[in-house]
Amino acid sequence: MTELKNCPAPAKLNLFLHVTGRRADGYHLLQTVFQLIDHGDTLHFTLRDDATLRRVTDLPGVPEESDLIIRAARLLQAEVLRRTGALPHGVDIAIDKILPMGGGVGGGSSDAATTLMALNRLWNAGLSKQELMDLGLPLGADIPFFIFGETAFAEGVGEALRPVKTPDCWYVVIEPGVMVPTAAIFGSEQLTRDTPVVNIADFSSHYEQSQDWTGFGRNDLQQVATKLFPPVAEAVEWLSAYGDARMTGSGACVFSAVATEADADAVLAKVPAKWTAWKAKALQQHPLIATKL
Ligand SMILES: C[C@](O)(CO)[C@H](O)COP(=O)(O)OP(=O)(O)OC[C@H]1O[C@@H](n2ccc(N)nc2=O)[C@H](O)[C@@H]1O
Ligand SMILES: Nc1ncnc2c1ncn2[C@@H]1O[C@H](COP(=O)(O)OP(=O)(O)OP(=O)(O)O)[C@@H](O)[C@H]1O
Repeated sequence: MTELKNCPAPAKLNLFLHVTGRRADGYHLLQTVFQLIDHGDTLHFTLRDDATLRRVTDLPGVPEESDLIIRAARLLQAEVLRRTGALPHGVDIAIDKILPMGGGVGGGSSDAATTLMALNRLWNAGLSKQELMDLGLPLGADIPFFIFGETAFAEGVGEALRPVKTPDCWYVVIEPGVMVPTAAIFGSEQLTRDTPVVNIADFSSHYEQSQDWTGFGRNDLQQVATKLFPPVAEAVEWLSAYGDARMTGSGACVFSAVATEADADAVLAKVPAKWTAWKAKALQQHPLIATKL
């Protein structure tokens, strides 16, 4: 095999996100549900004759050297060298980028996770899923989840994962047009860090019992993000007219659950032209799993 084309890197939504504490190293303890959705970037990998790792698509605002795709590829390349004593083939990596950066939908993390999974296969590197998750964690807190590959209840800094069943619904997602820096939200003095710990059963029974699409819990980062970034507040307010609207991750994207694709289309038709908005279906599994990567 010399190439892997059309590898999906799906987005995630945080159905709720509670900050329950802070570790000594400054990272925050979270409880969240990562919902996979069928909207994302697409990556293409082609082996080269030399050992160079190249991103062959320009991504405005993200120099090649700092791209999580290249950084993930380098990490795996070094691991292969350590294990086998030989450098694997270089790779040209192309990306069809549709996910907003700093959007809270995990675009960069998902690109990196897809890169680790695809190159593990292309290079016949033989790392286990857990080894790939451990390799990815230092690059981004959400990377282990995308490699885990199932909609999940997460704890710790997002790396302690358990599969969880979530509603088989659709989502309307609004991009408020601002980039929210994750570190600024977590660093805010106004952030509450003492939400009581919940059980996975509390989450599951909420959806078994609820008749509407009201979400479980809340996003603790939302209050800080909406104060710092008024366009996020505006999007939450607008979408609230159509359901329980909330922010995903550290923002900026705002979403609301609806029952059917037709319901999603009806809301999308009314979204003010100043915002980009899209629909997505809830997924239980990462689409790469179906291709046995
Ligand atoms: C909040 C979430 O969006 C939930 O999905 C993610 O956990 C954030 O993941 P991410 O964007 O990949 O963020 P990272 O690159 O890992 O971290 C960016 C910065 O956010 C802060 N950070 C992040 C995750 C975490 N559990 N506690 C933190 O305090 C740290 O200051 C860190 O330096
Ligand atoms: N391949 C990439 N795609 C997107 N962003 C990248 C990539 N590589 C590096 N980055 C950098 O990472 C930052 C965060 O990007 P990302 O799209 O993961 O944010 P996010 O959706 O807010 O993620 P999260 O939900 O994990 O906070 C971007 O601002 C960008 O500078």
